[in-house]
Amino acid sequence: MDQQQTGKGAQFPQTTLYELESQYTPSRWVIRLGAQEALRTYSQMGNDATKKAQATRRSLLHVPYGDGEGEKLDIYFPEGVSAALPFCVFLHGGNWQTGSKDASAFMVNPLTAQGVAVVVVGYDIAPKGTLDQMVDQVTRSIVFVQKKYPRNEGIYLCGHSAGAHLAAMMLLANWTKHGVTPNLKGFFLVSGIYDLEPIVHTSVNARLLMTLEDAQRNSPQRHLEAGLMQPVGPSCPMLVVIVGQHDSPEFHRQSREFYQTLCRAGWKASFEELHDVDHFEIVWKLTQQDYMLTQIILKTIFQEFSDNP
Ligand SMILES: N[C@@H](CC(=O)c1ccccc1NC=O)C(=O)O
Repeated sequence: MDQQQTGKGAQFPQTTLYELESQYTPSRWVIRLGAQEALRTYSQMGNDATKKAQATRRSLLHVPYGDGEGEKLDIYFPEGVSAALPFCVFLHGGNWQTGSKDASAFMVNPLTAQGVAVVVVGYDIAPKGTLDQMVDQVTRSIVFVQKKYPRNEGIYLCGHSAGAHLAAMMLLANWTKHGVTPNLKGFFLVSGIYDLEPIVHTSVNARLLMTLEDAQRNSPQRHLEAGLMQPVGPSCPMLVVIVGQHDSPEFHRQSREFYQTLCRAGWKASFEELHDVDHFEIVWKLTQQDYMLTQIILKTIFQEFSDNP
């Protein structure tokens, strides 16, 4: 690609379209594997983790949360069944156009081992689904969990990459419209994208077909800056913004700016850069009990209990 500017010159003074494309292609920043091998390994790890979770944990699979073919979720339970559990809801990544709940059960074994139920949500990726539809589906999946488990001890949302974007959009959800306010206590936003405008100028948009207005409407960073996302009441959820050391500089910028804007807007937020992990390892290592991010998630969930007995 030539040295054409993107029209985002003020924000990316030196950035060419080629550089922007590279910044938003996480596989190019992986250090231990080639790009293709990283993507293959990532999806293999997802398949293996999901098979293991389904073989070893009690679960309800392909539970419909709506009428659409893709509106299904999987629920994995700890031993000793109780409806009064904390729930961790996972939203997979994949540029809003790849990935599936059927290869995303990374955190199931370590979390259920500690008494946390895990829900892995399916949503209609592009080109079938638009950004607006994905946001609506995720909203309804959370409403569904709250209605099915009204005695839950907290719903924690964890999203990776595009899934972190979808999770962050939940800060804008109009729950009243759905007749229930979910008991959202925490967000784990892992290697996410919060300002979608740059994406419009990359090949990612070939399938998403977002207009600039679509991108702006679906940018939590933009809404936060405009003062449209404000924490309400003392029970406002805790937000943990996490990025991998080997994520691209643009991914680092997106996470840091979102975290800083959250703090300025009065949210309870923290920021973690995870040492020596890339965009994919950051989530596939969630299969491990002693991994830093697994520990952050468990500590946040159980700290909540000790704060509010
Ligand atoms: N085509 C992208 C793939 C990608 O972005 C991705 C793949 C799996 C899980 C998350 C991803 N990124 C964000 O959603 C790449 O080559 O890096």
